[in-house]
Amino acid sequence: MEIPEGKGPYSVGCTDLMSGNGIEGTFLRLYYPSQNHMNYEKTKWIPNKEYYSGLSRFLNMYWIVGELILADYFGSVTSPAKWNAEFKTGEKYPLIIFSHGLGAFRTLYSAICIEMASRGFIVASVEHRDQSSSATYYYKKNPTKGNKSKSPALDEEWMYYRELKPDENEQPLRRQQVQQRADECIRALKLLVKINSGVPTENILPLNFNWRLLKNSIDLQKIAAMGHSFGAATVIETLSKDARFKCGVALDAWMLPLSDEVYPKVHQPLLFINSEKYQWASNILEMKKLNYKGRERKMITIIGSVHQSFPDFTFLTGKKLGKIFNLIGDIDPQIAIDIINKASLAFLQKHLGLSKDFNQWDSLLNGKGPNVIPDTNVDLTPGASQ
Ligand SMILES: CCN(CC)CCN(C[C@]12C[C@](c3ccc(C(F)(F)F)cc3)(C1)C2)C(=O)Cn1c(SCc2ccc(F)cc2)nc(=O)c2c1C=CC2
Repeated sequence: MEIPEGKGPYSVGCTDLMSGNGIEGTFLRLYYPSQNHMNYEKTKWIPNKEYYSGLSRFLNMYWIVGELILADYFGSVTSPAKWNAEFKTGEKYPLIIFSHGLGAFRTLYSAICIEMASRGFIVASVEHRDQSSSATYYYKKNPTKGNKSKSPALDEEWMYYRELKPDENEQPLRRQQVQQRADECIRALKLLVKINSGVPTENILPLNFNWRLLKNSIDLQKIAAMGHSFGAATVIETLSKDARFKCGVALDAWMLPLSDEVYPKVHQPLLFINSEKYQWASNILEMKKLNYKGRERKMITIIGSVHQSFPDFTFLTGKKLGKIFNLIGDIDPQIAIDIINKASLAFLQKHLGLSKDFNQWDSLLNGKGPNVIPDTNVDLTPGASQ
C-alpha cells in the first residue's frame, strides 16, 4: 500500500519552506513541476518524530504507545515526489494554496497535491500554527549571549494540538482558529508572490533548493484555494478575505468554524466535494447559505467514500485496519481520489481559465459518472430523522 503517483505529464518535485521566525512566519510544503532527472530521493512523508507524538495525542492514543506504533507503521512511508528536485522553468503555472484538516499537518494530503503538480500546478500546502495541527514547529531566535560573531542559535519549538477543555464551547475556538488559518494562507500567497518577483527569500530550513528558478513562474491571475474539512472552511474564509483567490475547492467541508457574516462575502466560484458518510443536514444547510444569485456553486457527493478518503492515510493501511478506523469506505481509495482530483481539475480549468484538457471531466461537476451523484444525499427537510 503506498501513496499513488501523479497521473499528469509533469514530473513532480517537493521541498519545504519556513520563512520568518515564530508562529507569525509561514511554513509550507511545496509540490511543483520538476525537471525529469532520475537521481533524486523520494520525499519523506512524515519528516519529524514529533509529528507521531502529536498524532497519537490527537487520536487519543496513549502518547508513547501511539507514537511508537505510528512511527513503526508509517516511519518508512515516502511520497512519490522528488525531494528538492530542480524546478521546471519555462512556463507560468497556476497556483493552489492547500489547507489541511483538524489534527493533520502540511504533508498528509500528498496524493492530491502531487496529482495537481503533475498536471502543471504549483501547490503550497501550508502548515497551520493555530494549534489545530497535531504538531508543528517554528524557530525562536534566541539572542546570542554577547558575542555578535556567531549567528543566533536557532532552536526548534514544537507546538501540539490544543484539545478542547471538557466543558469548553467548541465554536469560539474554531472561529478564532479559522481566522488565523485564513491569514496564514494569505501570508503564504504573499510569500510566493515575493518569490515570483525574484526577491531573494531566506529559508530557515537548511535545504538546498534553488528558489530563484521560481522567478516569473507563477501565473498571478490563476490562484485557487483548496482544503479538507477544517481546511475547507479555511478556503471559504480565505476567499472572503482576498479576491486574488479566483475560486475554491472545499473537500468535505466542516462548516462549524464559519459565522454567518462570511457567506455574503464569498463571490468567487466554489466547488464542494462531499463524502457520502460525512454529511449531516445542518452542515449541508450551512453550505447552502453560500448560494447567492449569480454565484457559481457546485456540489457533488462521492458514493461509498468517507471523511478519510481525502488524506493520504486512506492508501496506507490494509482493508481491515482501514475499515476499523474508518479510513477506507466501500469505494476503492484510488477510485475515490481519481474522482476528487478530476472534478477539482475540471472546476479549476473552468474558473482559472486554463487551456488544458481538464474539461473532459466536466460531467463529474454535474454529478454524472460512476460513484458520484449531484449535490447531496442527505434529506434536508426539517426534522427529518437523520
Ligand atoms: C479522536 C479525535 N477526535 C478529535 C476531534 C476526532 C478525530 N477525527 C476522526 C479521525 C482522524 C482519524 C484518524 C486518522 C489517522 C489514523 C491513523 F491510524 F491512520 F493514523 C487513524 C484515525 C481519527 C479519523 C477527526 O478529527 C476528523 N476530522 C478531521 S480528520 C483530518 C486528519 C487528521 C489527522 C490525520 F492523520 C489525517 C487527517 N479533520 C477535520 O478538519 C475535522 C474532523 C472532524 C471535524 C473537523
